Formats: sequence, C-alpha cells, structure tokens
Amino acid sequence: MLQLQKVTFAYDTEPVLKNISFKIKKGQHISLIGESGCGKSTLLQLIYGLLHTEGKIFWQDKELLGPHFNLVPGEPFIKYLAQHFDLMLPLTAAENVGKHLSNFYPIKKRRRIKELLEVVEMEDLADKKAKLLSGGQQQRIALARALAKEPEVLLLDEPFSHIDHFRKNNLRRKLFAYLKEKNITCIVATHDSTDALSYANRTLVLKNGKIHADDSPENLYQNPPNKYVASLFGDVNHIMLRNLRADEDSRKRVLLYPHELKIVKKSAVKAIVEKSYFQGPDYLIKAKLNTDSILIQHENALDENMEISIAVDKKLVHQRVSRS
Ligand SMILES: Nc1ncnc2c1ncn2[C@@H]1O[C@H](COP(=O)(O)OP(=O)(O)OP(=O)(O)O)[C@@H](O)[C@H]1O
Repeated sequence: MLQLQKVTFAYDTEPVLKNISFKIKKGQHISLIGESGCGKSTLLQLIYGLLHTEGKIFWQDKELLGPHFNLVPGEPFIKYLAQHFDLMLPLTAAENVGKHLSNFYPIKKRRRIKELLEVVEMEDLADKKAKLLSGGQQQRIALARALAKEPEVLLLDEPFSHIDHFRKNNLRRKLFAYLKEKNITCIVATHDSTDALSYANRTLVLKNGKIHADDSPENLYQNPPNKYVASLFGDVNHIMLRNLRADEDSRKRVLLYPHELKIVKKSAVKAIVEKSYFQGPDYLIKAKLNTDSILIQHENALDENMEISIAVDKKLVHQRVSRS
C-alpha cells in the first residue's frame, strides 16, 4: 500500500499542496485530475522523492524519506515519467529502453527490450536513433524505459500527451492491461477524461492544494459534487433550475452533460439555436435558454435562430439538485 500522511509542500511561501492524505492499495490504478497548476506534477514528484515534504509517505511498511536522506533522489522501486521525457538522443530506441537493464544477461536483456517495445508498439523503430523519432514516438520509448526494471509503483505525468488519437487508445488498453497483469500500482496525472474515466479504479481530484474529491470514476462522473469536478470530464451545463421548470423560482442550478439534454418535438422548455459544431458521431448545439447558454448533443446540425424544445429526465434533475 502507498500511504500519504499530511503531505504539505511549498516552492516558496505559499503552499502548493496542503495536508494531503490518502492510501492506495497495491495494484490499483489512480487518475489524478485537476485544473492546470493545481499541483498534480508536484504531488508525483513528492511521492517519487524529488521534493521534500514535512508530511510522511510510506510504501508498504517503509517510510520514504525523500531527497534529504537519499544520495540519488528517487526511490528505486518507483518509476516517474515526467512530462519532459529525457531520452538519450544519440542512442537508439532499443538502447534507451535497455539503458537501466544489466548487461550481465544479454539474451534476457534483448528479450525484455523486445517485450517492452511490443507493449508500446515500437518494434519497427527499435534501431532508430531517439533524436530521429517524433515527439509521440519518444514518449512511447520513455514509457517502455520506465517499465524496463518493472517498478512496483509507476507515476505517469500526462503519459499520452504527444501520441495521436488512433494509437493512444490502443496503447492505453495495452499498457493498463500490462500493469494489471504485473500488479503494478499506477498514478496517472492527466487532463484527458478517457484516462480519468476508462482506465482508473479511482479518481483523485485536486483543487486549491487539497484533495477535493476521491471516488470511483463512475460515481464522480454520474454524481459530480460541483461544476469544477464535472467540467474536468468535458463540457457540462450549469443551468438555472427555473429555466427548466416553470414552477421553480429559486436560483438553484443543476449540472447536466450535453447528452443529458434532449431536443424533442414539444415541451414547455424553449431555447434558441446559436451554433452547431460537428463532432464526428453527432453535433454539439449551442443554444440560449433564457439567461443560460447551453450545449446539447444532437444527431443533426440545426439552423441558427431556430426555436427548439428541450426535455430532461426529471429524476436525474432531482438527483443532481439534491446533491448540490
Ligand atoms: N520549480 C518550481 N518553482 C516554483 N513554482 C513551481 C515550480 N514548479 C511548479 N510550480 C508552481 O506550483 C504550482 C503547481 O504546479 P504543478 O506543475 O504541480 O501543477 P500541475 O497540476 O501538474 O499543472 P499542469 O496540469 O499544467 O501540468 C503551479 O502554480 C506552478 O506554477
């Protein structure tokens, strides 16, 4: 188990992280999300041991004492993949992956490098010099290198940010299946809602230096505690309740994702179309609903200034309003 107790950290006077405490079971996958600058990378660096904290960090029964106590910063059983993946540019892809592997068993080393290049789908470029690889290819090599000595804990900071969409999905499925198979504990700091929703057992949300929410991705998505959390997963409407229900006269608001608003033939709730955005499988319709600007997922594009009728599941509205 990885355990953080009252971890606090400041680069200068103002703390970036304040009294962070949580536990992560061995083999769990955690996504760490929050707005840019909220301290995700700082938290990963504290766990790895690059930064010193007054709080305590344990792995199993061992306290990780941090850079004031380790001659070489960083714990040997943890691998941290930073946003800038620091490869040896004159070496080949394969040499970079094997950089920290012992030369004592050359056959075993070659086999391991091959296995890892397969995980990140880079077998074809094994002999290409790192300096000649694209940003996304370099990122995949850095991932393979982080896995080479099979860490117990893997800390990934935006690990797919340079990788194209098509390859990213495949790579994610392969990588997280590999980590599960090897029972490697993993924390992924990410802005990507797919990382946060599809591949994590649990999601930690950081805000103002604190753990703002800690729950399963399903619970956080379906019952977002507030707009901050909901908007980390994508577009979300924050609609004044009285704009949806004529009988409602309070200033309460309800959080609804664009796919939860339906355009129907008839309803008392009317909006005016402002713009349609093509998004592949459907369109995102921007419309004005009295005082609110809203987004609705819809199968067709709609004409500007057209009046539309909107329906929302009453139970869902009730559930979301009672939580907020
Ligand atoms: N070396 C540093 N010296 C001083 N301040 C820093 C340093 N590194 C980060 N910060 C500040 O600490 C805060 C947290 O930064 P951090 O990089 O941890 O955020 P983040 O959530 O990972 O951001 P992003 O999502 O944009 O990568 C920010 O306000 C940042 O400006």
